Amino acid sequence: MSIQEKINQLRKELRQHNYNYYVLDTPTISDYDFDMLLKELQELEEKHPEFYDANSPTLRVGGEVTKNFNTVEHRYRMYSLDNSYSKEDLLDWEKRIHKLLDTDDVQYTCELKYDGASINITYENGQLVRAVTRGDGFQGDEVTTNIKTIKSVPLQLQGNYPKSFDIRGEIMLPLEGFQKMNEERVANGEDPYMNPRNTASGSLKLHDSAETAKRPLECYLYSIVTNDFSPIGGDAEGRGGIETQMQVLEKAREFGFKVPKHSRLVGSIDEILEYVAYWDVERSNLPYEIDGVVIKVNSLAQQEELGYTAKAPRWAMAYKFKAERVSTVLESISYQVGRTGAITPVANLQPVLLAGTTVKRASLHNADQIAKLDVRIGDTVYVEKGGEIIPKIVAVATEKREEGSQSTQYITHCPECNSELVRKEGEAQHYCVNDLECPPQIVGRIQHYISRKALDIEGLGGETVALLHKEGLITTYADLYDLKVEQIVPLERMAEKSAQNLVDGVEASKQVPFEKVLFGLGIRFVGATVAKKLAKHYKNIDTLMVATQEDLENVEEIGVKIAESVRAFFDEERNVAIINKLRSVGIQFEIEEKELASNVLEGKTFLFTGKLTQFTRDGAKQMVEDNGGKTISGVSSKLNYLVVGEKAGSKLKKAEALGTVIILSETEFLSLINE
Ligand SMILES: NC(=O)c1ccc[n+]([C@@H]2O[C@H](COP(=O)([O-])OP(=O)(O)OC[C@H]3O[C@@H](n4cnc5c(N)ncnc54)[C@H](O)[C@@H]3O)[C@@H](O)[C@H]2O)c1
Ligand SMILES: [Zn+2]
Repeated sequence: MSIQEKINQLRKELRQHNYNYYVLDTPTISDYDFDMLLKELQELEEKHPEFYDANSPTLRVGGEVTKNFNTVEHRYRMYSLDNSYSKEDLLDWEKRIHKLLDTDDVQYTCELKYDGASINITYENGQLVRAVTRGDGFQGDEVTTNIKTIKSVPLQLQGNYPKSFDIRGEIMLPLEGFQKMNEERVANGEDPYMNPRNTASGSLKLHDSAETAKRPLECYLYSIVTNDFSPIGGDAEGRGGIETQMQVLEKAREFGFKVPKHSRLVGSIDEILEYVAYWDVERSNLPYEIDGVVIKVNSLAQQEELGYTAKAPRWAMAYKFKAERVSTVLESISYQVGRTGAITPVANLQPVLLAGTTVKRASLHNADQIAKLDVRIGDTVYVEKGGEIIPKIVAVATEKREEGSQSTQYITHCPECNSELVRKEGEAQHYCVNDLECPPQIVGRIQHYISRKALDIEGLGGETVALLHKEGLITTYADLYDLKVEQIVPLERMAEKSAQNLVDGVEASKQVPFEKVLFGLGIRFVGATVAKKLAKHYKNIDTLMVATQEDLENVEEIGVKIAESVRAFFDEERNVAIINKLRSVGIQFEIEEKELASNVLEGKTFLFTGKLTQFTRDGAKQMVEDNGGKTISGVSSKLNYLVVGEKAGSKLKKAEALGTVIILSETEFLSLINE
């Protein structure tokens, strides 16, 4: 291949990865591998300037605008950051800066490099007017309504802010929220999201802001751009007394923005490396993901002097942590059976240290994943840890494979009960359908029933459930209510007191509200949120049990898949028998009216305008109050939400002009209170 062909091929490959990463939010290679490809291209282009192309991925910000939102031109261009992975890279950078500035007197800020999606937010007279994604750096997607749903983004500023400025930050999905979202998805029988960064980025591009509002997003700010920093009413010109990046961060905090307090002012490359080394370890204790640190020249005057290259500021540098990837040997594959009968293949690895913990197992997801990786027992595999709870195998070192190795044959029969596995059209997972006799399914259903979000039975844990089942004391969760202290005491690791606690815990579960009971029944695809929706809609189990497929599908957010699954569950006679038994012992099978109220709207003000079609004005007012909110009579800076029906007029115009009011459709309002 000629040099030119090589360059073209790299450009093409990198463009495809940019597209996968920024537009589809599903990268197919690791960031480190991407950066190495980019570096290879950069070096070739430097050596061969005759193949210069202004559109090369080395000279352009990687993102794009989409056709789904308003395209807005940035007032101030948005750049990427140059990358470094070593002390040498940093020393080179410092040398360049000293030369350009003609001085060695340079201080730096070190900041965390938040791993999310960049955003530019414009404020005029203290009010949020617009939020735009980075896009290609010149123009981006306008996602104002989505950004307004993020609680930590102020709609109205405090303090002495400049009249007009842009502030930049990163939209993040903290790990706890990410894991909760994934637990819910898995409980509902959906595939988990890949990692927090892509999920955060995807959340910004949702068309339904009520959906975005449900995601626990955060926004961390790191820079302000304006040509006039002087506060409103102040008389200082130009920078308004703000001379450094450190002061910018401090000011942003004063105006009401969320600016993490981990930044440091340093004077040398060694101090930078200390900061990097510290956070390379300490990052595992942060509630969100970072992928490196960002080093910036602290003086704004010096920044101005240094300026920008085609793609990045000369005054800043990212130092990226090495991808947390290690290689080890795949010793065996085991197959776990979940409570729904879903089979999950798990890789058993030669123990290896990764990101501070010893890893022995990794997820293999399903048969397709195994086939795609062509992973075989005895292979050397690469393991990575992202935002997921358990690490995953990302690649196989096929060059190290021994001759004569056999490709992996997926199991055909259940490892627990030996019945033949089934894989339905369009589903990724294999299932054991012998749910009546397959022990992990029986135990799994009871474990689900007693779990915290379901019946939350104190004094009873997962292992005890397995033991009670093994001893023949329980086969369904309804059997829990027959347990007697004297039956439990003789069991392993049980005593009078623990047995009594168990029976008391079971007794107390009779007070648990209907929606949690419904979740506890373990109907496939009915997670905690769906259970809540169904409970609110049908009010009691009897109406729900006779609801037709069609009727179920008409409930908001209930799709065909869920409706089918609910219908199938109640069509099963033994499930009806279990429910009747639960009913006879006094389990809650209807909602208490006062449970309807929540405080999700606490501190929020509402106004309804236009012709309402889904509820009456009085009904709407009642719903707001029942959920802790207030209705007010006019559009003003005090108004948080305007709910618009058909043919909305002047109030809508006024609210849009204000720019601080979140505008909701009737449906969006309903999903806000049903959250
Ligand atoms: N895996 C893939 O297929 C793939 C594809 C494209 C890009 N990528 C990754 O993305 C990188 C390029 O993306 P990029 O151009 O957004 O660069 P970048 O993410 O490396 O750095 C620039 C961005 O960092 C963010 N940032 C976070 N904290 C910051 C702080 N404290 N101060 C300033 N900025 C901060 C900003 O949003 C800024 O836009 C690549 O180096 C690669 O790692 C991966
Ligand atoms: Zn089985």
